[in-house]
Amino acid sequence: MTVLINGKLISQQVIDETAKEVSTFVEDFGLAPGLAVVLVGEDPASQVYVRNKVKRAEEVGIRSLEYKLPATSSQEALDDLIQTLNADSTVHGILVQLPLPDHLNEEAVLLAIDPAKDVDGFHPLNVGALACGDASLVPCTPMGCMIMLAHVHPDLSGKQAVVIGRSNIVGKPMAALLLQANCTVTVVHSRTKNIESICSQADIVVAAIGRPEMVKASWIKPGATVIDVGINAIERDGKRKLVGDVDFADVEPVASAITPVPGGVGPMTIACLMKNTLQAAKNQVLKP
Ligand SMILES: Nc1nc2c(c(=O)[nH]1)N[C@@H](CN(C=O)c1ccc(C(=O)N[C@@H](CCC(=O)O)C(=O)O)cc1)CN2
Ligand SMILES: [Mg+2]
Repeated sequence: MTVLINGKLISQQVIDETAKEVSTFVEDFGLAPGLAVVLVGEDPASQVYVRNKVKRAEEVGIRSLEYKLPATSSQEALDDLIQTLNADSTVHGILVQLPLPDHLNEEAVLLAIDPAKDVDGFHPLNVGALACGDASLVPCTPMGCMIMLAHVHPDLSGKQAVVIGRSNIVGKPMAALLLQANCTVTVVHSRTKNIESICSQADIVVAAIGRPEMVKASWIKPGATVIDVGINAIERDGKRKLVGDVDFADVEPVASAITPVPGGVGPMTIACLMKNTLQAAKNQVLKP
């Protein structure tokens, strides 16, 4: 029987634990952690994610502030907002929803956020800390994947892990976290030769390529654990449907454990953002 790693359930556990810790934080320090969520433009998916982030923040007792900027905003306007939020001691976490409109420089925006408030863990200082095995703020999606993995593998030491995809948001930090957990890690990507044969040797496969249903059963060693980070909207039988980067129907019978899409990694991302906001608030209150 294949274990279905339920992201809805596990994310709710993370939310409940975080809510308890937030209430202790409020008792101890007399203020709630504050999270600023910045959305530029009107991308429909980003609007949904931002709404869910604000909703989850309210649920755990984090004070959230939503900033909506027009799609035509200048780099300077966004930078000004970030500087204001950096200087506001009641704001402990800042996140800028990605992707940004094409005319804005994403790298410069992420660099402008105070690393102590960088609850996405995307600032080069936090990326470097993660590479050194010393991170306090870890990118939310890979953190969520690690929590899900812990449910089926309390000890990952010595496992062969393959990460498919090398993005800064998922692939690279995921590889760093697996390495920190003593896995033997291989990162494969669009230029890798023999992806299928490399993946088929792995105990753990994390798919973060952004290509619908690319990973097939023939890529998976029988009994492997499969984490699907992809969220792709496709049309099938005249209906819009969300699918992952893994062909679930094909792979599920071969794997020992697998995450579904939707209801897998996605909800974990937002739950981990709440964990990071609390962590950032603790860091700032204890080491102002
Ligand atoms: N600043 C950031 N931007 C982006 C991040 C991020 O972590 N920080 N990640 C993604 C978007 N994202 C959160 O921002 C996100 C994506 C998907 C989900 C989710 O719960 N998905 C559901 C399905 C949703 C649907 O029905 O459309 C699921 O998988 O079950 C949460 C968060 C890019 N940008
Ligand atoms: Mg890639």
